Amino acid sequence: MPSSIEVRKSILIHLLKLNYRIISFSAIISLIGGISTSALLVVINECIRSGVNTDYNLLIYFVFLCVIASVSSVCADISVNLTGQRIIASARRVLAARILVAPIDALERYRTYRLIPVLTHDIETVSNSAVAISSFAVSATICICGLAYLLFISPTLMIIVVFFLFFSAAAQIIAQSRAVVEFNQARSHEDQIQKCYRAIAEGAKELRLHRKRRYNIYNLKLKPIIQEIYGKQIRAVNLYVSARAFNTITYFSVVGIVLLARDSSWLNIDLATSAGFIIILLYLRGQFEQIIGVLPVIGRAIVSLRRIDDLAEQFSNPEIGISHTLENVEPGQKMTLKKDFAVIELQKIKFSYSSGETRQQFAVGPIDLVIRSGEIIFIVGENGSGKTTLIKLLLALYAPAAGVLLLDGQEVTAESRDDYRQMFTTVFSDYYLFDDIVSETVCLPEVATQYLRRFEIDHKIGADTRSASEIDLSTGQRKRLALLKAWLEDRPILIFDEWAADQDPMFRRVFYQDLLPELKNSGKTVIAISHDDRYFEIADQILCLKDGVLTNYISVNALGSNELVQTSDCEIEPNGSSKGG
Ligand SMILES: Nc1ncnc2c1ncn2[C@@H]1O[C@H](COP(=O)(O)OP(=O)(O)OP(=O)(O)O)[C@@H](O)[C@H]1O
Repeated sequence: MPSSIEVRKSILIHLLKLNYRIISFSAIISLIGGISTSALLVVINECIRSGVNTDYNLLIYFVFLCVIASVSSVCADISVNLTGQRIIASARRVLAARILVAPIDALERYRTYRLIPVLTHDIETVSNSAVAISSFAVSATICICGLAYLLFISPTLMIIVVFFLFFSAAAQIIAQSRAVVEFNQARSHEDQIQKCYRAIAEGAKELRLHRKRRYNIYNLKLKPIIQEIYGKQIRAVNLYVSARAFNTITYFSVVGIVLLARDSSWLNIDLATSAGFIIILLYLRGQFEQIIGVLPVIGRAIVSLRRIDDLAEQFSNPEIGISHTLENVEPGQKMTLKKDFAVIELQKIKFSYSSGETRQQFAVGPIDLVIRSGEIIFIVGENGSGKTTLIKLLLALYAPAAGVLLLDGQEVTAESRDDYRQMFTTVFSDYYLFDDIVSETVCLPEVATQYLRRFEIDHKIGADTRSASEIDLSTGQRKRLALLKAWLEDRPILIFDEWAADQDPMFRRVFYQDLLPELKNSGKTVIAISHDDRYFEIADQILCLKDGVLTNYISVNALGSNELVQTSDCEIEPNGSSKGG
């Protein structure tokens, strides 16, 4: 079986291929359901045509077909729903896997507010269509078989039916294609509404304090989008309703014409034939109604499938050498971590963002940098000077456009990138506190208790606390928990992005003067983006970035001797204080 991550074609085709057995079974069962129901119609019609005497053969057929039709329609419902749900489950797995192994810059480009509606709303819409497709399949089979039987009993009358059916089908196809356009436009607005919902949920505090913004977001953003979605959905459904009304008129016109045709001498149709024809035609109307009723559900599902397909396509190129990590690592199995290193070098590294915007893209480099094991390194610079981008390059989260990254003299290639990253533990400024951080921490009672006390969060977390979202921690306390986790992970390099920014002065001092030197003494390498220049004397290197270029580079000896290694644009005072950032 091919890996769910490797496939690059349309996700739907991929999923259909993965589930072809159950799909074939469902199709056959639906076919049997449709054919047996149609056969039942034939038997009923033949009973009517055969006269008043009871035909026991036909009665046996009738009972047999009743059983087959009922059983197969139940089986069709169950198996089509099962198929649909299996496909949805596969889609969920494939999408999650693709996101987990996609390059970070692809994820950043896609934007979270667009990602979530696809994973929730679109998957749900497709999932809801699964049951509808079952009745669609059975009804479509009955209609095809029923029309074939009508052709058999009266080819002449069938010509009239086909003539009208042509117009009905054309009206339905036009309605369907135009409704899909409306659904598609409504769905595009869903992304915008998601953005607004995020703003009103995450910016709740700010909105309480800003009456005008609150008014604007509600009246100028949310309400127009909601109105737009409402209008598009109504227009789409009205198209179906109009087509349905047209079809009802057309259908009864056919019935009327068949009734009239009965009297026509040149058509030469007997009473039993025309009566049977009309009974079946009326029965088929119910089936056509069923099909028409399902079309809006299918229309919405088509739009959602396109979105799912687009997302899968965006993330169809996984990072090299990382796809297998989702499948090969057994639960609980520890990855092999490189416990130490001597030196990491960045040689003439260059990188630039490549989002679709026309504005000039930010570029970094060329950067030359040497990081030795056991050093404390501070990165300083103005906002937007490229500090976080440099960290992401160092972590090999971004692939450089030029230059090389060397670990102990060996190039970090696409294949070895994931192993290389396992040497780092990070607390970014937009870090995410995973729920299992708490459960993993309380599983290590002796060590954890000691650190929880030291980080002054022991009163918040007990042995019974299972997840980070269960506890009400302040912003600073949450960061301490993230630091604690980074500490306990025991990886050789720790990276902190403005970690101390929201700590109280006491704990900030503890962080710089106690914790970082302690990490260094235990052999760890610490890289910190920091603006706390009063603590820079503990650093072995201070890197200063300006517009994506390293402009200043102070080594520990240089600090000791008050000497800058490279020329300064960054205004780091000889005693170590920086005016950058
Ligand atoms: N995903 C991205 N796509 C395009 N441009 C980006 C992206 N991320 C950052 N940038 C741009 O790159 C520049 C450097 O950003 P970066 O986050 O590296 O700066 P920084 O020095 O860490 O800033 P700060 O001190 O404010 O955190 C900024 O101009 C920013 O707009």
